[in-house]
This record gives sequence, C-alpha cells and structure tokens, in this order.
Amino acid sequence: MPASSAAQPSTVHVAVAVICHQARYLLGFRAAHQHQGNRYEFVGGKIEANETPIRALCREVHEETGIVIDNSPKRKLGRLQHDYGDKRVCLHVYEVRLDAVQYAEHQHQAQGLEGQTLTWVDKEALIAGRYPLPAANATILAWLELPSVITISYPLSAFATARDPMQAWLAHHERLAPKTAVYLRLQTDVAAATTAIDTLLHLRPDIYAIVPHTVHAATREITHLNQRTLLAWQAAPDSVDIDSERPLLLSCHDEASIDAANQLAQQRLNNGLSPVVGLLLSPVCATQTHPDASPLGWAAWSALAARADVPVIALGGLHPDMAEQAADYGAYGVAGIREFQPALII
Ligand SMILES: Nc1nc2c([nH]c(=O)n2[C@H]2C[C@H](O)[C@@H](COP(=O)(O)OP(=O)(O)OP(=O)(O)O)O2)c(=O)[nH]1
Repeated sequence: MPASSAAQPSTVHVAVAVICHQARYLLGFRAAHQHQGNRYEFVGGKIEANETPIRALCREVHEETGIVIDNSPKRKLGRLQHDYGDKRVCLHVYEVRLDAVQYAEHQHQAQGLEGQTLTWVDKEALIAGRYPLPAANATILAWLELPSVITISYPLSAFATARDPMQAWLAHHERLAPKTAVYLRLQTDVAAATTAIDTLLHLRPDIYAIVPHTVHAATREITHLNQRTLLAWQAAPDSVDIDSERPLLLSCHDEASIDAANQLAQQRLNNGLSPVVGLLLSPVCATQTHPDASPLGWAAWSALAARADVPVIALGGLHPDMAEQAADYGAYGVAGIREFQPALII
C-alpha cells in the first residue's frame, strides 16, 4: 500500500464494492446493532490480514450477496480514511460493473445471504442523497459524479492567426456536443479567461464546467489546480487560495505530485471541505499539443495511478473510445483535446 495510505494500527481497512449495472446501483442496509447501523451501505467488509483489497472485495460480495464478481470489470474509485469517533476506517472503494445476465439474476434479490435487505436504486436518487449512508460515503458519491470523459479546451494561442482570437475561441467551443464536461483552459491572463468562460457558459449553460482555480467565473462545477499550484500548496498551504466549496480536480505528472494530491485530499476530508474528486494524470502517450513532454506509457501510468487515493483520469494522446482500455490500467476515465471535440477551423 502506498505510503500516503499508511494508517494507524487501530484503523479498520474495509473493501467497498459500488456494484452497478448501467445507472442502477446496489445498496445493502446495515442492521441497527452494527456500527453505522440503520443506514444504507455499499456491499463490503473488513479486509483480512494478508488479503488484497480486490480479493476482499470479491470475497465479501460473494459472502453477502452470492454474486461472483471475480471477472467483472472493476474501476478503482479511491481510498479514504474517516474517523467516526468510536471507530476509524479506511475504505478501499471500487466500482464493479455487472453484466446484463448477472443483473437479471440478482435484480429481484431483496435479501442478502446474511439476511440484510438489498435494494437497487437509480444513480440520480443515490447522488441526490435519497438513501442515507454512513458519513464517509459522501466522498464516494462525489467521486461518482465526476464525468468519466473530459474534454480539454484549446488554449487561446491555438486561434492566434484568427482576426479576433477570442471570438474564434468562443465560436469553436460553442460547438461542443451537448452536456460536454470540459476543462476550460485558455492559458491567457486571468481577466480575459474569466470573461471568455463567463460568455461561453452563458451561451452554453448545459456545459459541465471545470475551471482553473485562478479564474473567477460565475459558474463552475469543479475547480482545477495544476501541478505547480498543488506543489506550492504542499510547500506553503497558506500561499494558495483554494476554493473550499467546490470539488477539486488536480493535475499530476509524477509520484511527488500524486503524494501531494493525496495529502490535499485527506486534508479536505479532515476539514469537511468539498472533496478532491479526481486527478488528471499525464501524459500517457505522446501528443501533438505537448511534443516536448516524454510519455509515461501505460505500465508506468498504471503504477502511478495505483498510488492515488482518488479517481484517476488518463490524459495524453488518447481517444474517447479508449475508456475501456484505460480502465484495464486502473483509469476512472479519459481526457483529451484534439480527439474529444470538433475539428479546429480557423
Ligand atoms: N460495508 C460498508 N461499510 C462501510 C460503508 N461506509 C462506511 O463508512 N463503512 C464502515 C462501517 C463499518 O465501520 C465498516 C465496515 O465494517 P463491516 O461491515 O465489515 O463490519 P461491521 O463491524 O459492521 O460488522 P461485522 O462484520 O464485524 O459484524 O466500514 C459502506 O458503504 N459499506
């Protein structure tokens, strides 16, 4: 286990399976006598000595529901430590996708093998908080809201040859597909970027906006911090003014920045601030946009991603259709510029 997750001896490590089929999610219900009783829960339980989190996940799901998930696609969401006062837990959370046959077999199973109630619920109702869960699960729900395909805007400099570069930037990004999740990175001065982002989001209120932390746009879903800012925060936390109300997406390129991201994620949890919902980890492959950056390749990318305590999105030379392949290496999702939006016409 990575150093960042090293927990105190009294911490109970728990494997948590966020079992789903399309937008339906499986919840158990904790009996009154259990810790955090009378609440819904994701299926899971304690990781035994010498057991990996994935092994524990498969065992617990089988013991509690009879569902065999050994070969089901699993996506690491993250790890989080939570202190309930009477008990300190470290949840190791994976999303497990059931296929249509498994879902058909279990969708009417109202009771688990340990007598607990089982319920399939819609993702929307789950996220909206209609099913009371233990407090630590708020972060899991925030992770589940992170889009798994993220478009990164072109920088303003890509339109430098246009008569009016800012108008050209706006005209291009106005053509994004409906409800695109987009990291609006203009790489220009803060005032100009703020105006452009506000204008775009006024024209396209359906866009799910991820906005750099320096930009004070009126609307945003997520605030983004680049690696430089993340490391500056780690060196001197008071030197960086970070949005406390919105979820954070962080950019990382190496081990040191992932450790800083884990530190910030835990600090946000400890202080009850809006959580770190993900990392953009790059570059996986060579890209035309950053020809000077040396690619990590999938093997090194995967090892770094495993170190992160939050969902990790792969970036660098990818295509939206590569989400499944990326998931095999531990990615929550994929992001990119060129292949993720309409072609540039200047
Ligand atoms: N299974 C599960 N446990 C969760 C979730 N969220 C959360 O904070 N927990 C906590 C509650 C418990 O303290 C711990 C899970 O422990 P457990 O279910 O194996 O063990 P337990 O002590 O409740 O029951 P037992 O097996 O000892 O009878 O993790 C969740 O979504 N699912």
